[in-house]
Amino acid sequence: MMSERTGFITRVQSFSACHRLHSKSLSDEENKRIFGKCNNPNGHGHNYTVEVTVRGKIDKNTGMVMNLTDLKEYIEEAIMKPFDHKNLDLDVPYFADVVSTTENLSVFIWDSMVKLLPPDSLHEIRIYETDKNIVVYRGE
Ligand SMILES: Nc1nc2c(c(=O)[nH]1)N=C([C@H](O)[C@H](O)COP(=O)(O)OP(=O)(O)OP(=O)(O)O)CN2
Ligand SMILES: [Zn+2]
Repeated sequence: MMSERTGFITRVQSFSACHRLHSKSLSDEENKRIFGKCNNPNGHGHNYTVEVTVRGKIDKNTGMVMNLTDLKEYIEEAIMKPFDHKNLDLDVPYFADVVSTTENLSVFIWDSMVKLLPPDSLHEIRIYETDKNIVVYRGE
């Protein structure tokens, strides 16, 4: 009997949000020096694209690692509802004291998704903040 193979599935979801790179633990001068134009009090926006990748056995009966429709619902819950068309720094309590970098966003999304997915199945969160700025987080 052939053992079940292991596969990786990814669901891609885009959302729009604005933010400002600012750290309460730094002075105004340090914030300006470190974050530059991204520290502008007016804030700025991104059309983020998030790729959520799940790893698991390909079920011999369903042929699925998991139903992508379920993954879509989890992403709606963990990403779209809290972030889409929001100000990350003002509308998301987590970012009241955490700088809304894409690295920190990837950690937050990981921690939210891991609660919704089967144990040990979340493989990677990949976020495109711009076409050129990409962050990957794998739970380390
Ligand atoms: N390590 C990180 N560095 C930066 C982040 C981040 O999340 N992690 N974010 C930003 C800003 O949010 C900014 O909006 C993106 O910076 P930038 O590269 O300047 O983007 P632009 O599209 O304006 O410029 P390009 O030259 O076209 O990339 C900054 N740093
Ligand atoms: Zn930005």
